[in-house]
Amino acid sequence: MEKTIAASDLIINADGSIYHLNLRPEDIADTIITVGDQERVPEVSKYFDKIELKKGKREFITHTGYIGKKRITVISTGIGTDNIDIVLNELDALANIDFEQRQIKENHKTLQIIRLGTSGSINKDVEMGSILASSHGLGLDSLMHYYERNLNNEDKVLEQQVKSSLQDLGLSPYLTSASASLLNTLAADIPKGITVTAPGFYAPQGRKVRANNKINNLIERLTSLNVSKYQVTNLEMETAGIYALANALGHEAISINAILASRLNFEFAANPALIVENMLKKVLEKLA
Ligand SMILES: O=P(O)(O)O[C@H]1O[C@H](CO)[C@@H](O)[C@H]1O
Ligand SMILES: O=c1cc[nH]c(=O)[nH]1
Repeated sequence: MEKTIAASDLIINADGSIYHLNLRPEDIADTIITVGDQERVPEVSKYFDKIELKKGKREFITHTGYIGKKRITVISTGIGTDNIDIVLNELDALANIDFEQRQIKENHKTLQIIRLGTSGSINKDVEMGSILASSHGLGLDSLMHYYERNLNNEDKVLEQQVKSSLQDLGLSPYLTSASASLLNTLAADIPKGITVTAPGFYAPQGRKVRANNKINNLIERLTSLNVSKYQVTNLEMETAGIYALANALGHEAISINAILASRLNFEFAANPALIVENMLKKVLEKLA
């Protein structure tokens, strides 16, 4: 018999919804788009032919609907991998736990998780205004220090390479690859690179405003990382957590990034909404 999950561990609200996301199991589709910004949720669902559900709590706004016959959920995660911990675990619970029995269901459901995010380039070949798919997520945050990892052989080797290269900075990075099938179906014609997920926007991404940075050459250290045949291309704040937790929970994940900044040229886009809109249209056309 499956173990019953304690009321303190799996928190179900009085209406049968999960604690933070405020969603019931039937509210989510198997294909899930995540965005950081709550305001990007309607920017995605405006392309749905029909919206069947709008719910939310805190920064987690959800719309579920259809493009043609395909049922899709779009949900905002807010900023950072601490929120990704909540969103991925709660989405997985909605898909794979029987809320009545508080037990893991016999048949595992694999979700397709597609992040449509924004990011800054740290690679001369990745221009501001372009779109990039994350071949891997390289996390500089500590989320995956708390979970067991189950990596394929290539990811193990790559993770070890970056771990040894960044050890002197006191960092213990984790690395996970994207879903190969989602890369094929959604990103065959999109340039790819390793996305670095930082635990902050300013010093953790090598920005300097007023506080003094401890690591003055962070961007150079990241771009000069030797990760076999792959190149480190961009910085943001969620991808590595999504890839690593999706992998730990048996889901497929891909992250596609609208590049809003060129950190090497010290530039930020004057028209971020347009760049994001291009990305949304391109990916949603493929999903439909
Ligand atoms: O545009 P979103 O999806 O929020 O992504 C990026 O933008 C935020 C920082 O401005 C971080 O969440 C970062 O990952
Ligand atoms: O430079 C950037 C741009 C968007 N989001 C980030 O986290 N960093």
